[in-house]
Amino acid sequence: MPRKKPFSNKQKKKQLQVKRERKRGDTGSGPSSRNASVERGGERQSDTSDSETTDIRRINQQPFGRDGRYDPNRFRLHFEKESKEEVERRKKLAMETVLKPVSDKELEVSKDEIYPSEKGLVFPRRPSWTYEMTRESLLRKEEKSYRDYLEDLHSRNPPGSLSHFEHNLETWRQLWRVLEMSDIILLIVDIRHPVLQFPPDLYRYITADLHKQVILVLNKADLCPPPLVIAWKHYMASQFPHLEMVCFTSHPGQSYNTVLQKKRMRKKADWSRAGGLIDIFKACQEITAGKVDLSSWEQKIQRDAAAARLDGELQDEGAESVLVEHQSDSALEMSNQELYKDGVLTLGCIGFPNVGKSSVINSLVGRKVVSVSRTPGHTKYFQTYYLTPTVKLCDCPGLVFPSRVNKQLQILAGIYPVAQLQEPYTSVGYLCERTPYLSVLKLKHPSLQEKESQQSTEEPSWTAWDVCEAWAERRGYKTAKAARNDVYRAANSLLRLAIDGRLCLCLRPPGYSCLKEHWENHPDLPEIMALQGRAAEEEGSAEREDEEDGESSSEPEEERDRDADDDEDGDDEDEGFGHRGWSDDKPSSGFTVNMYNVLRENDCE
Ligand SMILES: Nc1nc2c(ncn2[C@@H]2O[C@H](COP(=O)(O)OP(=O)(O)OP(=O)(O)O)[C@@H](O)[C@H]2O)c(=O)[nH]1
Repeated sequence: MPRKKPFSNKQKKKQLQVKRERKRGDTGSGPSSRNASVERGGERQSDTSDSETTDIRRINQQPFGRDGRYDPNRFRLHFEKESKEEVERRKKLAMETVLKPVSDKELEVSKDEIYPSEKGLVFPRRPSWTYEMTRESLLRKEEKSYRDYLEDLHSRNPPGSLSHFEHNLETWRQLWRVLEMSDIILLIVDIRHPVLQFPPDLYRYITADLHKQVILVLNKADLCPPPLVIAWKHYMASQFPHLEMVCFTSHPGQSYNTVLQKKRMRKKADWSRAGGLIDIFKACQEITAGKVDLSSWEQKIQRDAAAARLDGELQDEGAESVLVEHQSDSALEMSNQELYKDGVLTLGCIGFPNVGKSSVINSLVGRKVVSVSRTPGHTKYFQTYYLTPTVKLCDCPGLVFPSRVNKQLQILAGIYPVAQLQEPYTSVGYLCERTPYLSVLKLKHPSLQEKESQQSTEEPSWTAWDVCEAWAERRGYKTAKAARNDVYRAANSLLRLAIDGRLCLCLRPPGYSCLKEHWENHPDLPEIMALQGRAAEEEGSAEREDEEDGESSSEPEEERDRDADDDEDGDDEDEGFGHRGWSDDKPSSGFTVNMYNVLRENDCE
């Protein structure tokens, strides 16, 4: 009898994913299957479009699995492959360049730096169509228009100056469809760097061309100091006057002292406790101005809040079922532009990958209806969900719009999957120069590792490589063969900490440093802190530290390995912040990281 092959969890997950896809009738070959974002990689390319034209086939190409079956990696984002020499050069630099903290001013970024108006950073539009057109002629027209768009964009921006952006027409089609079918657009951005994820051209298109309203959801508000939340809110309002704005968090009361924390604080995401739900409702109520009956939504919010107070969490059994409409061929859909059709308000959730669109949808529903992942590009197809009989939600796949943001920021903003980085050290250096990494990570310089007993009076200088090495030492990351410190894995782990907000990099609006005092004394602070659940966190922190002190320092290897960048399953709902076994070291007693400290906002306390 042939010996059974060992079957890893990872393989099992892949198998399940394949099954699920098959069940949905998706073999990755239909035009509605979401193609990979940005410049999709994969050596093998096979046609996945059901169109007969070669042109269309070429533009819809996507990588396939080795055996021609579904490949879960086909949705991965890809940067262009860099040469080995370039990678080696940067690695050497990371080993030699001494890290220097950047000035506060350098953390400030304006919309014009990311989307300079003269660079033609527009997004591809759907060309005009009529009901008389055949499917094929429509596809051909779209494809031609898309090619012209790319040509124009590249002619205005020299090679290497553009960020990596979505190159797949099929994904843009999904955005077009969502924009057409939605009455109000919820444009979701990460409050740590909203200007990165807010393309002015998109705003112009929705408000001026489609004549629809945008509600800007400043999401992940729990990760940002309240004065900065307020400053960003004011900056965005000053630049984009037709925006409704809402601060939001799906994880209120998030603890910041989580980097070295072993115990899981949050077993499961509690979608019923999100902050900002009522504000989204109010914004919609104002925009719809009585044209849609939103009373069922208001009642739902009240009911959910009451249930959460009673049960601590909404139970699935008791929750109303949500009607899900799976979308099919987005290329074919000719949308009806009538607002509030059949008395239903359709809210389209759009934004860059990883900004929390799916989390916002789950929070609005009050329980998990969409899976959430740290891996950007997790949402592949747009889907609609009935929140109530008169409110429909539409979750769009994340899209990377062309911009001039640098690669390091793109990585740290979670737009690019860390697992695919060829050289992560430069990004670690970039991060460390902008965060108080030493106090957060409690690192010991590699040159001092050997000299345990020796007291050095001189502060050693750090390179990005040193940081990775020290983190590998602290976490016990060893290479399989030589059991040396696994610096690459440590670098990936550090980048993940940044993306998750545990080693938090927040950018600031222009002029923030000069007006810091103003924002720190702003009358809206209590409101933002309440939304963040900040007071509750501070009260609870002492208790949690006690818990940690009592913990055993042992931790299963698999648990530590989750830190590796391999969440192909992607659904990290259970991997809430601070739950992973970060260290087999015991945290030093009373170790806390003040959130303002983390964000270099000491004075805000
Ligand atoms: N701290 C914090 N993390 C959040 C919040 N919302 C989402 N996240 C995390 O951000 C990551 C991405 O969340 P998703 O909801 O999957 O984001 P998405 O925009 O749907 O992502 P794509 O599927 O890539 O388009 C996950 O790890 C979430 O746990 C929030 O309010 N606060």
